Amino acid sequence: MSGAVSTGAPGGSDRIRLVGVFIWTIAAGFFLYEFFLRTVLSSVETPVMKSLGLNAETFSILGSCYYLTYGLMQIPVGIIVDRLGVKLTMVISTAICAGSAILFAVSQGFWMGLSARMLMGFGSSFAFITLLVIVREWFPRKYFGFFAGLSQFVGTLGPIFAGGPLVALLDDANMTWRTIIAVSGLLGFGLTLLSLLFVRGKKPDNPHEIQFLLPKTPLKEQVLTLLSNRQAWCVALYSALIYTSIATLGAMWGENVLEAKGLSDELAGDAASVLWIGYAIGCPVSGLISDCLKRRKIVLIGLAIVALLATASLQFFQSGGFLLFGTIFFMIGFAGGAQNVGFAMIVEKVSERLSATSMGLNNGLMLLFDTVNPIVFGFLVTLTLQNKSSTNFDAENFRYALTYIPILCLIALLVSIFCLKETYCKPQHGVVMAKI
Ligand SMILES: N[C@@H](Cc1c[nH]cn1)C(=O)NCC(=O)O
Repeated sequence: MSGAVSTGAPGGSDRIRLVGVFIWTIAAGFFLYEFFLRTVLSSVETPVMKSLGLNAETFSILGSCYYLTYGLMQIPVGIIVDRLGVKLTMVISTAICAGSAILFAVSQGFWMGLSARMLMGFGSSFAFITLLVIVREWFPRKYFGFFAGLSQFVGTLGPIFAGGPLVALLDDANMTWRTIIAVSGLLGFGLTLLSLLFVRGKKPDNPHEIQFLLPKTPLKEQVLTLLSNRQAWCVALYSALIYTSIATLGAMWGENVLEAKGLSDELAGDAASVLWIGYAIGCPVSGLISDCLKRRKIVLIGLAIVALLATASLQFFQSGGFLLFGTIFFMIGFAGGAQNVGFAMIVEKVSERLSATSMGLNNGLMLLFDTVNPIVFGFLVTLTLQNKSSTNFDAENFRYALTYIPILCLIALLVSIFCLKETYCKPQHGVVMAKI
């Protein structure tokens, strides 16, 4: 055999094919659907509470139990996708989402609603990782960062549909929440059918390119290999740290911070949503820049610096207008897009067969930080409150909390400079490609 070891990123597709785009669209539809199911409860809060006889506490439990199964499943999801492949995983998980939506639509009380929401979180936990696996299989690997970012952009549309448009539909078409959720269940079964008919894994493009894989090793050993991979943990830590400002300011505290700095309710809400625009743009753009430069580390360092400066400037400017804070929030959102490059880098740090599991690790650690950091932020706010149950905050109340976020960005910067090793956008383990 006259073989040459390939220097390019192996696997994936050599070009963008229509069939690949079609399969990606189905997976992106599942991700969007999952995000819709996750956030829909907030749009139907009052009627759901009435129908199921809930109070504020039990309603909150219904909202957050979704995240419990979703979060706990992140590493198992990766293992399952790596073992079963995307098709079977998507067929089963979309059916679980659809079935749980129907179950929720016919729920008669708290316990039935709780079971349905937990099942929904379980089924939904597969969407993001299967989408990234499809990006890896069906698009050229050299553009993984860009297509992964584009996929994340699609996900952000889910909560948009679940918000204003859904409320308008409820009002205009006089539909009950049960009908809306039941219809979304039927749509979910549509995704199951599409997955069954069209989704499939991709065979290598070049029949003359053979892969020398490592010998089969037991699952436990593979997972231990991942968990003992320091570089994978460093990437996951970086992603979780850099995303903290999105989870705290974008999802929870942003409006309060801006109102405390003198913006009106409306302007504070608008400036806070600019953060999500920055994030939606930051994910694909940071991925594209990194793919084109064939460098991950420098992009991660650059975006950590942007995040550090932007979050620190919130502490610096005690007052200002929409333009100032809108720009700062845009920069924070954009820099948060660095976590997308984290997904691209972590798969390059592990062997091919652990790619989904490693992305699960990255997502799982981020979800853990998403849960803990807003609570720490809130605790730091209450430290400065005279009346601990007050919801009227002034700039002074955010003194410690707004120092906490730049500190995490600084740690992310240090991790990216001192701990992460450049991959040059190529796999560092496990697969050797040879052209024959
Ligand atoms: N790109 C990730 C970002 C994230 C946020 N929290 C955990 N990961 C993403 O969009 N994941 C989808 C998800 O919610 O799991």
